[in-house]
Amino acid sequence: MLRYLTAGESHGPSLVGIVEGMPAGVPLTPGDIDEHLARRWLGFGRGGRAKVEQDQVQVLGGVRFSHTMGSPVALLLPNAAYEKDRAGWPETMAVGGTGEGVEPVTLPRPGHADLAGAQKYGFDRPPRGPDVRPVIDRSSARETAMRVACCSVARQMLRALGVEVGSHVVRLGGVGSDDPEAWAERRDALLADGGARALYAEADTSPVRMLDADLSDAAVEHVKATKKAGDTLGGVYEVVATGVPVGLGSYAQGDRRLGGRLAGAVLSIQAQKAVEVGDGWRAGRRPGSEVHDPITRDGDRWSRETNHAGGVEGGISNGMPIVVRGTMKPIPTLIKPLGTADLETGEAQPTRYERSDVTSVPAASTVAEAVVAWEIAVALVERYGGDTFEALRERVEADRARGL
Ligand SMILES: Cc1cc2nc3c(=O)[nH]c(=O)nc-3n(C[C@H](O)[C@H](O)[C@H](O)COP(=O)(O)O)c2cc1C
Ligand SMILES: C=C(O[C@@H]1CC(C(=O)O)=C[C@@H](OP(=O)(O)O)[C@H]1O)C(=O)O
Repeated sequence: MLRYLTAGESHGPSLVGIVEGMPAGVPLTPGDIDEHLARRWLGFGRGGRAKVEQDQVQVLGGVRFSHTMGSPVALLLPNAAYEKDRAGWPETMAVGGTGEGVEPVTLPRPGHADLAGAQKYGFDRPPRGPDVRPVIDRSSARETAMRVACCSVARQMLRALGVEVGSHVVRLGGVGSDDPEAWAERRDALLADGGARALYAEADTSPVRMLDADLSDAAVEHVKATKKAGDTLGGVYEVVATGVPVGLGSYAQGDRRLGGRLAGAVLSIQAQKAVEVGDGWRAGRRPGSEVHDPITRDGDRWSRETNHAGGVEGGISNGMPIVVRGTMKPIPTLIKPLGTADLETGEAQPTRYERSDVTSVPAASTVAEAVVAWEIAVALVERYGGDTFEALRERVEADRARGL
C-alpha cells in the first residue's frame, strides 16, 4: 500500500514528509523532486513569501544510489521564512519557546481556516488563545510544498512506466473559459506531441500557466488590476494524465472508483471548491448521444473516438487520457477589509491585512498535478503489486503487450 504523511508548520523550521510503500528500484534524485517544487512557485500573483523560499528537498532516508530501496522515503524541506522572515521568531516560537513578543492574531479571516480551526482546537479562548496563529500555521498551503515533494516520488515511478501528468490554467477570475472546446485543439496537439509532459512544459512558459498567449497576457493584467483594487482571484485549471494503463480503480466498491479518488485528491488541496472529471458539469446538460464516447478497435487496441468520459468508465481507467478540472476559490486574505469580529472582545472589526497571494491558481494547478499523479500511482501499485519496480514494470508491460 502506498501512502504519505506530511507534518510541519508554515512558519516553523521545516516541513517533513514520509512516503511509504514505494517499490524498490524507482530512479529518484533530489533534483527530480526539486523540479516540481520550483514549478509550484511559478505563477504571477504570488505574494512576498515567494521571494523568501528556495525550496530544495533533503532526502533523509529510503533512497540509495539514486534509487528507492522499498523502505520509507523520508523528506525534509526547511522553511527559509523561519530564519529569514521574522527577526527573533526562531527563539520565541520554537517548540520550547514562550511566544513572548509575538502579537496574537485575534481577527479571523472569512474564508480561511482561522475561526473554525480556533474553535475546534481551543485557540479561540484561554489557555491556548485567543490566537489563530497555530491554525494559520498548519492550515496554510505552505503544506502543499511537502505534498508536491511526496507526490513527486510517485511521479518518478510513473515516468519510468511512461505515465505523465500535466496541467494548465484555463480561467483566472473573469479571464478564460470553462468550456474545454476553447482549448482542446491546442491541448491535444501538445498531448499528441509529447504527452502530458509537453502540456505542462508549455504551460510553464506562461506567467499564469495558460496555453493561449493572448489570454495569458489578459490574465496578468487582470491580476494586476485585482491587486490594485485590494482584491483576490480564483480560477479553474485542467489536469491531464497520459500513458495510464487500462484497469486502474474498480467499480466493485465505491471507495475503489478512480473518479472519486481523483476528485477527493483535488478537493483535499486548500481552497479547492469543485472538481470535474471529463465533461463534468456539461455532461448533465447534454443528451447521451453527445456524451458517451463511441468504442473503436484500433489495430490490437480498444480505443474511443472521443474522450468526454475523461478516461474513466465504471470507476476504471479506460486507456484514454485522464482529464480532471479543479476550481479554486479566491484567496481569503484581501487588502480590502472584510467583516469579522475580534476573538478577544467579540467586537465587530474589519480584517487586518498581512502579506498574501493575490492568486495562487497557477501554483494550485501544479499541486493538483501532483495529487492526481499520486492517486494514479496508488491505483497502479494496487493492480500490479509493488515490492520491486522491475516486477511492477514487467506486469505493466505484459498488459501493454495485450493492448491494455
Ligand atoms: C498554493 C496555494 C497558495 C495559497 N496562498 C494563500 C495566501 O497567500 N493567502 C491566503 O489567505 N490563502 C492562501 N491560500 C488559500 C488558503 O490556504 C485556504 O483558503 C485556507 O487553508 C482555508 O482552507 P479552505 O479554503 O480549503 O477552506 C492558498 C492556497 C493554495 C493552494
Ligand atoms: C508559503 C506558501 O504559501 C503560503 C500559503 C498561505 C496560506 O494561507 O495558505 C499564505 C502565505 O504565506 P505567508 O503568510 O507566510 O505569506 C503563502 O505564501 C507556499 O506556497 O509555499
